[in-house]
Amino acid sequence: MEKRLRSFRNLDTDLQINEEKATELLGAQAHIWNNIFNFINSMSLKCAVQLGIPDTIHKHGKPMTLSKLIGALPVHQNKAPYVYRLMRILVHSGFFSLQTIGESDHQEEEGYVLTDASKLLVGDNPLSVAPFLLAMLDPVLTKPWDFLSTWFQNDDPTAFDTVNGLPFWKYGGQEPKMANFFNDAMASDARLVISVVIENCKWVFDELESFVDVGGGTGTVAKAIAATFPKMECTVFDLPHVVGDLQGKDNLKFVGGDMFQQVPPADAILLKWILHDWSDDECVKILKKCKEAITSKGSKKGKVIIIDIMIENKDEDDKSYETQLFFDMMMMVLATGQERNEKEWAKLFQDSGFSDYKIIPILGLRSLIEVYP
Ligand SMILES: C[S@@+](CC[C@H](N)C(=O)[O-])C[C@H]1O[C@@H](n2cnc3c(N)ncnc32)[C@H](O)[C@@H]1O
Ligand SMILES: O=c1cc(-c2ccc(O)cc2)oc2c(O)c(O)ccc12
Repeated sequence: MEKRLRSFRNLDTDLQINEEKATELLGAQAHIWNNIFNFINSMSLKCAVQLGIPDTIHKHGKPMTLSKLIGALPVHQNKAPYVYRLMRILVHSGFFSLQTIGESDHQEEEGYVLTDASKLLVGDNPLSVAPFLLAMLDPVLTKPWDFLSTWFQNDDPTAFDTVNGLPFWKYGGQEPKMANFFNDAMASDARLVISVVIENCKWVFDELESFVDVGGGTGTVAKAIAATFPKMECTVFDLPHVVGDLQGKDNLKFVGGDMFQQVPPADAILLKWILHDWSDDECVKILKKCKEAITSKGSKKGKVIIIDIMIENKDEDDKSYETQLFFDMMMMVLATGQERNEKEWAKLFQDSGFSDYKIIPILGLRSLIEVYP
């Protein structure tokens, strides 16, 4: 005890905290606090979506006062006073804003309105990101984060494996609830992405007679392509437990299989949010199977279309770079993958025997990359 006291005393005599040092120390402490509690932004947003706040304000159709919002939410009467504080942090993080409505009892009255971000969290919005948010913040996908340091000290492929004792896809094959919310999450993103692609670079799919969406999930992208190009033979290729119960129609069909074994032949193969799930070696295996598939018919117009993050250089907008790093960490925790910069992508294409590629930066944090045999 005496030794510990001495060491504390030593610490004491060393602590000449002048004003400059205090500012430095308190600033560093604030930085640590901000990073400790950043999860509160995610969980506050999840709470708002679960309570239906974006939908409620959207349905109100005009700026919604706090009292009207409280009255419309499934909130226990004793919790009504807390809604203001939840809305306050969500206004701060840019999900709602306050608009002056007018005067009431000689007081300026304000109402909550949606921002561009929360408009994408309204359930009725066909481009809603809410399913993706609820999936990514489900305990099944957040619990592995608590085991990241444990994973660094063991030989498990991912922290997800450390927690569950089996890989993500096998878990999804055994837990339909998780598989369903994950597939819904992917479908919600697919609706947004394919809307942008068809609107802004429909030419990517011109002159193709056949197309396979490898790892295409429940077919959201392929359905949109099949409808836009009714003469094109469209195939969704995914694991049997994902596509097993799905019925194709007209120029769309579903095929179950393993992309590491074989990929159905076609003029073009789409890999949306696939390669970032996998290690370099696994990516080369997938890309080689895709190269076989697009050249097997002797077609000269064969190509692989990749939709994935291309990590920008650090000088780019810092928030975008941070979000790309969030995805990279997620791929470390849940999958065996990673996000890649252009140099890393180019090496994958070279190692898989492709001759050239073209980057089409039309998807914000992600790019569309055409790769040629
Ligand atoms: C991250 S999701 C992307 C889904 C879809 N491409 C999208 O972007 O919405 C990855 C997909 O790959 C599928 N997948 C995983 N392993 C596979 C394999 N060995 N063969 C075929 N598909 C696989 C999963 O079932 C899942 O649908
Ligand atoms: O939440 C996920 C999980 C994956 C995932 C997990 C395990 C694997 O072996 C492969 C993929 O992939 C995701 C993904 O690609 C994405 O864009 C969002 C979420 C997830």
